[in-house]
Amino acid sequence: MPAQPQPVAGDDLVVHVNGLTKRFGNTLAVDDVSLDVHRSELVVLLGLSGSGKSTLLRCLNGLHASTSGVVDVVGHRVDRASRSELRALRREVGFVFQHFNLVGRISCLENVLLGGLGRLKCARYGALTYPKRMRAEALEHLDRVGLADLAHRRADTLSGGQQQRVAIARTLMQRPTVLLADEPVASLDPENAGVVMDLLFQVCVEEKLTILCTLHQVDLALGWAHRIVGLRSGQKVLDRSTIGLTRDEVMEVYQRVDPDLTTPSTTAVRRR
Ligand SMILES: Nc1ncnc2c1ncn2[C@@H]1O[C@H](COP(=O)(O)OP(=O)(O)OP(=O)(O)O)[C@@H](O)[C@H]1O
Repeated sequence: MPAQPQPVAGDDLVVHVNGLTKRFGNTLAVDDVSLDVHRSELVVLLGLSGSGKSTLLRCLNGLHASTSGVVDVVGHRVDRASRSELRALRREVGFVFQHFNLVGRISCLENVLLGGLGRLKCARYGALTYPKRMRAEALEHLDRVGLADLAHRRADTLSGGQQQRVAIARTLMQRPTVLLADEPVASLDPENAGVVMDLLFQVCVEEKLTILCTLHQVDLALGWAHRIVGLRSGQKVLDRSTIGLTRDEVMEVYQRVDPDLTTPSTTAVRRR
């Protein structure tokens, strides 16, 4: 049996990273980064392409093995976890991808049910083969993301924004403690990007989920994140609450104050 997760220092500390370094051959992707993230906190990682955002996220759920440093997520020491410990960790850590990763030929409901597979002993084929209580739970999650009426539609007939909302419902079905989102709005138009960020913010606050999300849109980060972490060449160069943080201060992560550098959002509205 995998070891039971132990609380990390402080009850609501969910992610603790200390001196994390990740190299790919000669490339230093993440350079001595330390970061603590608490329960119900939405942290956005910003930085130029290649600054190490995705690599940092992937080190948090063991998709990339770290080169050195401590990575503690929900009490699991990811940096030295065995395969069975990584499996246990991944049940608690949901991942939302840029391209949604839904199974296109099956219904939205069945896609959401896939998020609960970790709780079952064997694979299921078809929504009706899942226990009734799980189908009810999956429908609740679809309702939560505003798509209950599309539960029985094939996933590949939905728009990009709708598919990302189904992907979020699937992750909620997993009942995670931490949600990692790698550019979840990069394939969406500004309006849908705002809808998805709003949803992530809601589940963060209402479900007390800890969310780390990479973005390229400074305005969305300022609008929805509790905190912004900026990376440059793998190093952490900014770590600030968004309260009182200005756009120009964030743009320093990119080493220039140039509004054309990032994709502007017409719908970003500061929520707090
Ligand atoms: N699997 C890999 N093998 C080799 N090098 C890699 C690998 N993954 C990432 N890198 C390198 O690590 C560095 C950081 O990449 P990463 O994808 O983390 O950046 P990023 O900030 O997420 O970029 P983007 O915003 O374009 O997604 C880059 O130089 C990249 O080429």
